[in-house]
Amino acid sequence: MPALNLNLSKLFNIAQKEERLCIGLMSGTSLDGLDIALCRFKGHGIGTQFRLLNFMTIPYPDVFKDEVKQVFAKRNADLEKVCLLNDYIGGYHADLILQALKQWEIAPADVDFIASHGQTIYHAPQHQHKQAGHGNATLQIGDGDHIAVKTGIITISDFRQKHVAAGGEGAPLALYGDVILGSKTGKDRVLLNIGGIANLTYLPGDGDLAKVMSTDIGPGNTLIDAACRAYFNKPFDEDAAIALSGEVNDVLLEALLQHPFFNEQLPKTTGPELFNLDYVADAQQATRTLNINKADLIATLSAFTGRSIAQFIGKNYHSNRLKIFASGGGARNPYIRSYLKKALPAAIITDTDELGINPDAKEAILFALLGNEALCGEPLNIGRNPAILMGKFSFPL
Ligand SMILES: Nc1ncnc2c1ncn2[C@@H]1O[C@H](COP(=O)(O)OP(=O)(O)OP(=O)(O)O)[C@@H](O)[C@H]1O
Ligand SMILES: CC(=O)N[C@H]1[C@@H]2OC[C@@H](O2)[C@@H](O)[C@@H]1O[C@H](C)C(=O)O
Repeated sequence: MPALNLNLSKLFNIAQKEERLCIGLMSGTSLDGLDIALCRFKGHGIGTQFRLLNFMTIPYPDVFKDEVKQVFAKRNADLEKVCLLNDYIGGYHADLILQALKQWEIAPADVDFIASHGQTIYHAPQHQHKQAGHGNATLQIGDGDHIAVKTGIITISDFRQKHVAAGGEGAPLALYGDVILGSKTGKDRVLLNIGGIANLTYLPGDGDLAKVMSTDIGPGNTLIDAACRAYFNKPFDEDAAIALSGEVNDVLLEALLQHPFFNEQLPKTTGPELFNLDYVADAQQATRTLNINKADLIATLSAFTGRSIAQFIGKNYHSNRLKIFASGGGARNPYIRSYLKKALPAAIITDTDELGINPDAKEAILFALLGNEALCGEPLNIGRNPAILMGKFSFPL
């Protein structure tokens, strides 16, 4: 009998199963916590049947956030810290998964696989770093082997590298899931995620996968959060209380909208490496608005998010009664929400709830789905994106 790594036969059996129980993990650019989605999948590709069985976000303690922030989106980071955090985050995420499973009364042995995004610590598309001889690059840490060994569950991780290797920017990956979970023949749809960064997927009503477009748009909550931390000692502007108490400074708003990123070719990606408080300070300096009051600054940054999203959708998708399905924490920000409603009066704006996708869980579900595809899917040709299956396999033993 030929020798066989038992992990491979286990993997083969999972891929052959009628249904798979799995966990999708997302730790986003907002660094608010770990999103854990327990999902069941039947089949793969366009015919995938999916159920979200349970979901929780476990907030990160400040001490963890402070550690990650030492290296997050920093050009001059301490390499030793990066090395330590790669292992630490893997082990820490494993602990949080075990905690969630205990609460849900699910035995780890019953989970077929974990699909982990990890923590992006640097995102460097070529159009942003502009270094000759270097292409697109992105780095997520929180190693999958640590998750697999600690939980005893096969783990699929590091999804973005394949996208870069195959010619993409490593993001957005949402479209691969949006096409499977969100397409509906006869209706043009936009799936808009407002996380730290805002991105969207356009799904044409004629179901033509060649016309699907997915791209980052610009800042979501990242600048609002950073300014709330810096000036109000708050992690975010809950229910837009601060923005609603301030007034938009139009001169500053126009200056913020001038970055060449907004005119880059689609699809494109970005992150807090570009949209950060230095970017805001430069725009304030140039417009002599450094002294505006801080509530006006938060209102202006909230309007910046609303305006850049509305401009993008208005320019690219004219279809009357376009339906926009929002998700991500920014979808709960009433200032951004009403800004979009006013700026896009012909569009219908609702939440991904209507598609049966919990808006807070959407990205964690996406990675679970990408894991399911990695196990038993086939590469799909979607828009200008590489037709690939993504993710690396880690085994407990
Ligand atoms: N009630 C609320 N009012 C205003 N803002 C909110 C509210 N709830 C959440 N948010 C915003 O949503 C953010 C978290 O969003 P989310 O979890 O979607 O981000 P993420 O997944 O880290 O981002 P990304 O998708 O860019 O990686 C918070 O930091 C906050 O700015
Ligand atoms: C490099 C990276 O982590 N990018 C994230 C980030 O958060 C939102 C936006 O920027 C998006 O491009 C991406 O995440 C989602 C899940 C995606 O790939 O679709």
